[in-house]
Amino acid sequence: MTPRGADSETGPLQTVIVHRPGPELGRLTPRNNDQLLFDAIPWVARAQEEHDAFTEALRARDVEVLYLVDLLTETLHGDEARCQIVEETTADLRLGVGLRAYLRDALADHDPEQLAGVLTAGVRNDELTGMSSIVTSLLDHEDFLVDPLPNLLFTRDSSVWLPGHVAVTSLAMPARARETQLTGLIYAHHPRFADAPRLHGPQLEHLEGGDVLLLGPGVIAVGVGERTTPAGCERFADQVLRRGLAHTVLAVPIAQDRATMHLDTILTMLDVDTVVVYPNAAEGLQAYAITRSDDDLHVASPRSFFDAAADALGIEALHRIDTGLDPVTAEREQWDDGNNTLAIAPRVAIAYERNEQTNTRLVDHSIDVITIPGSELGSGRGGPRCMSCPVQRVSGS
Ligand SMILES: NC(=[NH2+])NCCC[C@H](N)C(=O)O
Repeated sequence: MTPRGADSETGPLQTVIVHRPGPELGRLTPRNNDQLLFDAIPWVARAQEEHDAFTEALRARDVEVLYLVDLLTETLHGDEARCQIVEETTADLRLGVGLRAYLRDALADHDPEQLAGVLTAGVRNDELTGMSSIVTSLLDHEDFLVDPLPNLLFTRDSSVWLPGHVAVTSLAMPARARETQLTGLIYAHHPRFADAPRLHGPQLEHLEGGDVLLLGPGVIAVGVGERTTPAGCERFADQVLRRGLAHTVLAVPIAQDRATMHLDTILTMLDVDTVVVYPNAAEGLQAYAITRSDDDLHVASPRSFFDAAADALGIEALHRIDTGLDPVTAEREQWDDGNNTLAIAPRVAIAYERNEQTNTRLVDHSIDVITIPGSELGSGRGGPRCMSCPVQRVSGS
């Protein structure tokens, strides 16, 4: 049965897709970590333990946890899906004709588990056996022929579930572009999702899931900054408004910095009318309300995000709980994803334990905070919200 999707950030979470970090994290070196969007070289075994604590916390609250690699492997049992992903993976122009033909044949012979391993962990030039060419000779031995995907950990970004629909996103950074080949494949071919109507798409204007916040039924905020472009926001707004999946989309400009790469690094929802927010960014936060008028998009003048959100949601006020106690603590804890909480029900949220000041404030505001370790996971600059793609939430909260 097709999942019913989600229409809020806080409706009780029923099903979520995550990715337990694996060999792809072991590909990170001090020479490639910047390009692969990690700020340090994580200790893989400890990152896995931390991730297991995250999924335990979810299961303890009766959330169904689906692993992306399991879904991918199941998908790869189908011949059509396998052919499609082999074509897409080997289309990279770096390979050239001879190597492409060789890899295509080699990958087509892999069983689904092996192929899923290659698609996530990649292939280094010096791992290739049985073939050498001018391309393999001239490339460095540690160059990747198929790039590893360490950021698969952040399943939030490569797809977004809306009411009854799933949007496959279009990731802005080259290091992440292949992730949506995998999510697109799963949603197109896995029997569990095969009839879910799909929106957006990897070849379209950039849109990342970390920028998409389902503020409440009918109201979606979209951060526009380093990752989601103005055109990506426009396309997405047009799609969701036209299909009646929302009545208002709030376009929210955010600074194009690594610290604020997505809207969910600045704020996340804890309840139907409450957010945790980075105060240093909250003050000037603006929103352009986009609605549908006849067959066109109507864009209102920018105003305070909090006022625009409260109006669109039809509530008196969107309450704020600020990160940290002072500007420096707030800046440190925002950097460590103190704002990036995952609500699993209204006023129940998973957060990294290291953000002590912010978590204390949340508890003071009667939020049930479930803490998890994140010393290694956090080196990729993502928190509990980034590491989860809610597939189904109870509607209407
Ligand atoms: N939704 C999020 N905030 N995701 C965080 C993604 C972090 C990842 N290393 C990147 O740079 O893309």
